[in-house]
Amino acid sequence: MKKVKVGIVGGSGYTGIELLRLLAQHPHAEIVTITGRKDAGTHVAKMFPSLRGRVDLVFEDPASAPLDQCDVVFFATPHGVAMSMAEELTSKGIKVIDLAADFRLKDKEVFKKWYKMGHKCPEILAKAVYGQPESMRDEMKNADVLGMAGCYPTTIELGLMPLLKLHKEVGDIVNLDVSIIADSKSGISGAGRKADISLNCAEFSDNFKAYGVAGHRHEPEMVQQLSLFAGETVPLTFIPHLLPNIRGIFSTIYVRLKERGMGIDYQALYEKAYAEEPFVDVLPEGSQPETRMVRGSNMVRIALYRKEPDLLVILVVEDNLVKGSAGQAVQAMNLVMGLPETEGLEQIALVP
Ligand SMILES: NC(=O)C1=CN([C@@H]2O[C@H](COP(=O)(O)OP(=O)(O)OC[C@H]3O[C@@H](n4cnc5c(N)ncnc54)[C@H](OP(=O)(O)O)[C@@H]3O)[C@@H](O)[C@H]2O)C=CC1
Ligand SMILES: CC(=O)N[C@@H](CCC(=O)OP(=O)(O)O)C(=O)O
Repeated sequence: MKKVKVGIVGGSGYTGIELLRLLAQHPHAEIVTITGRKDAGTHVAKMFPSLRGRVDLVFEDPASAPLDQCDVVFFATPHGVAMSMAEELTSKGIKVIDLAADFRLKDKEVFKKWYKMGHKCPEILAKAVYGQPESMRDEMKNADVLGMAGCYPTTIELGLMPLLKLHKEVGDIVNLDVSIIADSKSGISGAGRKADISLNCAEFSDNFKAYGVAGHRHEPEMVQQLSLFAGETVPLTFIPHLLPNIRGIFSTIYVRLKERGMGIDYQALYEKAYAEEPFVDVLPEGSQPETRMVRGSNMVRIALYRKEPDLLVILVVEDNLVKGSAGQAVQAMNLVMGLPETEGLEQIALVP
């Protein structure tokens, strides 16, 4: 089978190098170019010795990198980069997969409010598909531009999808007069590979804190997607926290049920909804997920609890650098290129 020619813009950051780690093990991917402006000219394996013997590439400058020779270009860059290059790439038939937020929010005014920049290609945004393969599989298959869901949103959207779809289908399941509460915690790699005092070991280790309490940029994409699942606006209170870990996200989601929703067997609902999904594991009743159950793997693991008759608690874990970003993006590449969705993504989580 012909290999998919891949380019990675922003390859010297955490999600970029994670893309490279996964794609280097992918049987049908050929990495044409990887960019890093500050590190242009440096051998990738010199900077990341874990790739020695597996990757023979040098970081290139995106301005001169042969992106036009690719079938797919991933953007593992800050917000605002993919939208400035998407038009040129898609006009040449190249698929764009953005790990940042340029193609997540359908309303460009909402994008401007949260990201403090105007949208550069609203026509492409209108056609781009946002989400995860599990939530938008059919739409993604034929898309030219994919806006991958954020790391926190993937846990919360997959954690709530079966419930909210049932709510839309039969009505009166979830009490949406009160907010759904998502209490989330992330490891430090979620903040990227950059020099910043708050990311120093002495600052983040042996510590635990909330941040973005007044408002976090992931809220609007979650409300957009959850409302699509539910068929009505979903009120959400999302509070992110910083764990003194490197990888991993743990989201605990609290949902108040309506009387009709109290009689449902949610364990059975979720097991059925995700039975065919290779990367979503509904744990047996009574399980307590841990971040190390997913570290280094493309899995999301979910557990469900009924704490009170009208309170459903959903616990979700993922590795932010795999299912929360690079792994999910490779899964989406497999989908758009007609490859088996699991190719290159069958790594088992690291223990311990
Ligand atoms: N870390 C995570 O867990 C997750 C991250 N994301 C998103 O993915 C994107 C990448 O994140 P992450 O890997 O953590 O970020 P990093 O800060 O670790 O890396 C950013 C990369 O982008 C490059 N870059 C920066 N500015 C530009 C530019 N203007 N043009 C081209 N390249 C540029 C950087 O190298 P150089 O400047 O030298 O070119 C570097 O390679 C971000 O949008 C982030 O929000 C999404 C989900 C999870
Ligand atoms: C721990 C930490 O700082 N996490 C990042 C979120 C991860 C991320 O990169 O966000 P996107 O998915 O929107 O790109 C943050 O809260 O800003």
